[in-house]
Amino acid sequence: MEDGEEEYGEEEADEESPLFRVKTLEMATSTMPWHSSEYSFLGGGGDRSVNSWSSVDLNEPHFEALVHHEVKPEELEALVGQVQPELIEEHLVPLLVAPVVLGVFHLDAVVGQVAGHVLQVGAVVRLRGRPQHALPVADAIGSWSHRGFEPLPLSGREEDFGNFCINSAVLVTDWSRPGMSGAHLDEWQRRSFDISSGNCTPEQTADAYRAHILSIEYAWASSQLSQAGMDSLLRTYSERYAAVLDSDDPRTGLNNYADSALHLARSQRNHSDKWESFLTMESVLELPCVQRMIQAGKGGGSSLVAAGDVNISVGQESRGSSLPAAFTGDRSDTALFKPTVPPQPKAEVNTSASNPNSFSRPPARPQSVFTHSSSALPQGNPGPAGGTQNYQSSYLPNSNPSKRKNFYNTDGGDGGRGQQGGQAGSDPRAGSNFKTAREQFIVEQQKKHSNQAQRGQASGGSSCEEISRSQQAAGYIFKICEEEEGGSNGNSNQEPQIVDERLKNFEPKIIELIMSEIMDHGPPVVWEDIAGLEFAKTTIKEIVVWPMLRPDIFTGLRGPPKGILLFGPPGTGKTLIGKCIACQSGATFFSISASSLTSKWVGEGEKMVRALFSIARCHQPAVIFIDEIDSLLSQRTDGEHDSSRRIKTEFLVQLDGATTSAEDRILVVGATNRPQEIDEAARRRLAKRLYIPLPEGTARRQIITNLMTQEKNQLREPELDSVVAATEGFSGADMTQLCREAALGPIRSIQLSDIATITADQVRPIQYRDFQDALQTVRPSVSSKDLELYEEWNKTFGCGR
Ligand SMILES: Nc1ncnc2c1ncn2[C@@H]1O[C@H](COP(=O)(O)OP(=O)(O)OP(=O)(O)O)[C@@H](O)[C@H]1O
Repeated sequence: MEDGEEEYGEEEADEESPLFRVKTLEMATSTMPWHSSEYSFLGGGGDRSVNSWSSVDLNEPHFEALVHHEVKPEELEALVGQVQPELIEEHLVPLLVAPVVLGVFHLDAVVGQVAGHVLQVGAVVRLRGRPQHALPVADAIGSWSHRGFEPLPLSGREEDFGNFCINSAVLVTDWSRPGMSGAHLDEWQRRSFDISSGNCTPEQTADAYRAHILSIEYAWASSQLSQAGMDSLLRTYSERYAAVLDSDDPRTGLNNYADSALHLARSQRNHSDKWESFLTMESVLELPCVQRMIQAGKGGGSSLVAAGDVNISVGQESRGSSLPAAFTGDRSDTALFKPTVPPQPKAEVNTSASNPNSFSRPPARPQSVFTHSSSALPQGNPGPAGGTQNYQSSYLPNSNPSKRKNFYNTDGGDGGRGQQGGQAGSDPRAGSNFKTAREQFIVEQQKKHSNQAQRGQASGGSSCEEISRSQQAAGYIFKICEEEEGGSNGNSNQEPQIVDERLKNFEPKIIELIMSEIMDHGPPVVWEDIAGLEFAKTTIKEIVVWPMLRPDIFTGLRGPPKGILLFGPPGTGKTLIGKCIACQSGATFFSISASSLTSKWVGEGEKMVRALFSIARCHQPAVIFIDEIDSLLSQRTDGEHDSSRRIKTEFLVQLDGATTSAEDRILVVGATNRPQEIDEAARRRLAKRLYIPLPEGTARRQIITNLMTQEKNQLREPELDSVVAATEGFSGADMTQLCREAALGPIRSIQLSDIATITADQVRPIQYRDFQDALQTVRPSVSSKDLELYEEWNKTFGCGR
């Protein structure tokens, strides 16, 4: 550093050098009658020394004025008039296009159209130890924004300036003069120029911002930009980019979230449109129960069938009807669908207690449909037998918005709930395990913040008040409460709206999509489910799970990494580990395959990524598991498809957001079978890289034992030993496949003629010979050559032993 400074300090201005010419130009503009003002970066002292090669006094009024001050259009015109075009053309351009990131970064901030001229204003700066660069004084001209200039915010950039000696000259380039062609512009400048010209479509603007973000990433990865500088610039450009994406104004914004993603959902709905019910108007009218209702109606009776009874009556009566069994409501095997008690408040919910397959609930809480049932369990940490999510999913919100509204307000045991209980039976989805993502989302929020509501409930407050108190405390406002309170005014068709500052820019549908497809609702996984991998498990417990459970003591240096990478051969338990981390740390688990971002949600990938991280932020602590992360973060190539580059950039931006924010408790777990393809910048962010190798003998034995305990088997210890020995080189998934294959052995030995009549008890146990047969067909899926690659990469970049 010092060397560089000295070198430049001693440099003489050479008449032929660009610097000299810049200086000349600066002198030419120095007579501008601008007001002077303070420019905080240029106060001198500290790092910001003035190099001796410059003959320009930074305290001269013209410089300071350019830096900060209101410039009237006529003054600018005068400035433009004074700039000598030959100087601009011949001397300034080569300097300005110096391919240096910092110089380039800020150019967009100073290109703007003023009084018919496209101007670019910058200061020449000298980076210590590096060649000189053009750094436009973007902040300085913040006050020009109303003239069409885009200023950069001042905050957060001091660090960058601290690394520079800001010196010498102010450059003013009039790009609109003849001869100033695009040939002089590098890519960054051209984009900046386009954006600020005001001629771009929102799509082009968004693309340009994305490209800027990518360049920033590049610059940082190649150490041309400090971490602080990158943070600041990324923040700036992400915000601008987001503003374009989110703006409703068709002239300036896209606001096309999830268009194509939702196309998928729409197509699915179309499938169901084609479904035809066996119930025709005629056949319904023939039903005895309907006939009775018609008769009753004709008889002038005011009460036909109580709303809550409709389902029961129709279902029961129709058993004897001529309709096919599948449509007669005869669902003796699905007790959840069929109220077994007369319609009373919560009849349906209580019914589920009689279903051996559903979880029983404490009788003292008959009203706890969602919030309280889940909050009664340890939040987010269901444990081996927990099944919190399954538990919830046995009790369902109503799909109809108005009923759903009722459902969500069903919380305090009041009369309103009784209504819901009666109505649930009439909803075709009631009792099924289906929940829309938004419903799930609301449930999750209620779950997370239900303690307060419970307290309120105990004191006998109204359900709606309690919900709103707890949810507002969490930053959520459920408009449904308002609706219910003013419910008499109708408007019952309105969807419940979730207002959260962090999600307000996302379409509810994209949130729904993420909640339903990416948020994982599978069964919990415990460490014992994962055979072997002791080192990885211990490390993860130590650096991730405990800190997530006890953020209060794992602070500062002990803080958890925000990104970890699990790499190794396929089928070795990486996904299992990701799930286990989430379960054991009480975190919400989001699981997405990177390749689906590029294939499934074509064109929407980066929006999905943004929404995913935002939702994760609302569900903290959260674990975002990204399978096949290599396809997202592979080395960047020139021929790379634009959309995948955009997704990658967005992901890195989000990852940085998650990693730089101390409050965020979001862990990104990447999994890959091709670690060598992950690029350097991404690798650096996934700070802890753990090798997940093939299972050793003991682990293979454990996998077999675990799986066999669920089946009838006669496998003796020595036989088990020989199976373990014969499966050297098998992955965990291969072992599972082997056991599946062996489990089919007893079935295959049944005579074809007996297959229809044999009872489960009569099927013989799995034996050693079944494994021997299975070993003939199931082969290891990982080659020894691949293994060498993993070991090699582990030695170079892995954090294991
Ligand atoms: N260590 C293990 N212990 C128990 N089961 C395992 C283990 N490893 C793999 N399995 C079995 O293999 C299946 C696949 O594992 P998992 O999806 O976690 O592998 P992965 O490493 O993520 O694979 P991929 O890289 O192909 O995504 C699991 O569902 C489980 O049945």
